[in-house]
Amino acid sequence: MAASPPQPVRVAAGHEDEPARRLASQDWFRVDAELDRDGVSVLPALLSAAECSGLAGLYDTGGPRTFRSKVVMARHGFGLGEYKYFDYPLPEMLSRLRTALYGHLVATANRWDAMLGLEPSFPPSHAEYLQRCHAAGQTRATPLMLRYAAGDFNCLHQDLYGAVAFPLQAVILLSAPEDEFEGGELVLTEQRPRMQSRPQVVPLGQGDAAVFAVSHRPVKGSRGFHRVNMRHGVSRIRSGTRTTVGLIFHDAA
Ligand SMILES: O=C(O)CCC(=O)C(=O)O
Ligand SMILES: [Fe+2]
Repeated sequence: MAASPPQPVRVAAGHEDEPARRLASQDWFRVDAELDRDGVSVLPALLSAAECSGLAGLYDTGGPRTFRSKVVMARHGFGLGEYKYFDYPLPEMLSRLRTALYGHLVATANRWDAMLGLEPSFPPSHAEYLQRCHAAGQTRATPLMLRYAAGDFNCLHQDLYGAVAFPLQAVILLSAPEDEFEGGELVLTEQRPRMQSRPQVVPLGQGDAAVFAVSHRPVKGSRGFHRVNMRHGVSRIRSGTRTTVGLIFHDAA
């Protein structure tokens, strides 16, 4: 069969900006406080069920102009399941969400650097931040779509793609838990110096996003703030199919 031509993303055509508007109406006071306390926060109902299924459909229908590569996780020891990296230009809705989300998270990124005794240096706009990635030779798109079937899982990891790294990332659950899959929970671990690691399970509904630390975050101890290492992964999918979109703000080398 001939490969079908790349299709435009039919997610509520003309409403690509709706998710960015929903972002603006999140409780950012709560989100910022939870990020400081736990290194993770949930943004409820960022995408509608129709937007979720529209986007998830891209996994099968998107051609080489949508995705730049596919990774079969077992081949790299990353777990079981697969994912595809989007190529630039990103689907309009994801591009707008990524840009808008950066704008909401940059204050936390700069605050975290200040807590760790670093000079806060993240620019206010994502466009400027991408220029910084490009100057460091990081030019490839990192947003991705992940697809897990029953039995699949994602080993604990950190999404670093070069020296330039934004400290927060987001994952959006496109599938409906219980209806479309069981199991498959987003899990975070926090590796505290000279202590046992702390696990967190992040409950997500369809269309919810989790924002969390990419690799480390500041934690207040008895002698000021120190850096704790964070990793994320996904527990085994017990039944059904689970699809997510990952939004990472740095480009890849
Ligand atoms: O599927 C998930 O919930 C996690 C995906 C992930 O590792 C990522 O977006 O970086
Ligand atoms: Fe990841």
